[in-house]
Amino acid sequence: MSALLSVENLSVSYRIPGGRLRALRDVTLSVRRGEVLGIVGESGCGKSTLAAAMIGLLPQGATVEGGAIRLEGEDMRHLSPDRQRGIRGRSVAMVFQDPMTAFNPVLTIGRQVADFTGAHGQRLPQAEIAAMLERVGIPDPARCLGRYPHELSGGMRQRVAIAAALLMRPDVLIADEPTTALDVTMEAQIIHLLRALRADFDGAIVIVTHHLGVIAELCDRVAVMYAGEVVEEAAVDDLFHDPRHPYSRALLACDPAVVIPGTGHLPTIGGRVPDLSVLPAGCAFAARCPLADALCRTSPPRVAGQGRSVLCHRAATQVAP
Ligand SMILES: Nc1ncnc2c1ncn2[C@@H]1O[C@H](COP(=O)(O)OP(=O)(O)OP(=O)(O)O)[C@@H](O)[C@H]1O
Repeated sequence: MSALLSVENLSVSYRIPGGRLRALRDVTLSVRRGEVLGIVGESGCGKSTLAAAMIGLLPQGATVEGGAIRLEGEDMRHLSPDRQRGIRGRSVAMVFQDPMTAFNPVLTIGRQVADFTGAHGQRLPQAEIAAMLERVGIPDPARCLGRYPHELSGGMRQRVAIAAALLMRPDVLIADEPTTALDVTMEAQIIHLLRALRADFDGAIVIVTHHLGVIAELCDRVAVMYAGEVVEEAAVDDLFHDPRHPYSRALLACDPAVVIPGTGHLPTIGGRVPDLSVLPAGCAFAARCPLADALCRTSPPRVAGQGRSVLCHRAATQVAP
């Protein structure tokens, strides 16, 4: 099946005082109908910039330096602003990390959901809105519609945000850190909800997270990002059982489920993500990589591998760390 949403060789930079910060470099990935793609990586590696680019909502100061973002083959960057607005929310809908920031505190939930769907050309009957709230697990939808955002828990607000997105019947649902602002119990409930929804949502879902547990629970495929690049893309099972990029291995080794035997301490990845405004000449991970050699430090790697892609000089040699 062909890609529903794809990003091809996408490069995005931000203007910063004295230069530019290269937030995305040559990113290529795609998601098909019925598929859930996870995007994972440490803070600052470009996940949110990628999600924003996918829905055409890059912040001021961001420039697309090259590449394409295609919805069913059509490059969204070449569409008129009107058509782009039509696609946002309707064909591609987004759920944000903290739904409180997405809601207006002085309007009721019902008014806001109606305004949101109305803004995208759909005047939906209250009954349909209430039915969707019920479907996402809101116990008394009619009462919820009359409440203000601060009267709901974080988990309930996130359910409303998911319902509002789904009411648009989008082809692609992008969820940017949908559980990060929630406590552990609510996080588990939202993961459970997204799992249930994927069974009867026939579009594609993209989930951005720094949490490997969310990837394991929800996704079919995963793109691991580091310093603005996709360093590995693989089926979720393949990544968890046989990570090939040294950064993917390091991320898995830092999973809270993994504790250094005998110490009770969590392993961490030594060093830090490079400054994206002054990138090193070679591989961006070389300074932290246990396998790096002279080639890694001087020459940028190219994508290698069939069926799964790995951006690493050493991937072909498969040397374990
Ligand atoms: N508006 C902006 N102006 C300048 N730099 C920005 C802007 N937004 C993000 N950046 C920078 O771009 C890089 C990528 O940030 P981005 O938020 O996309 O990463 P992320 O992986 O989503 O991180 P997080 O999980 O912390 O949100 C970072 O170095 C960040 O500081």
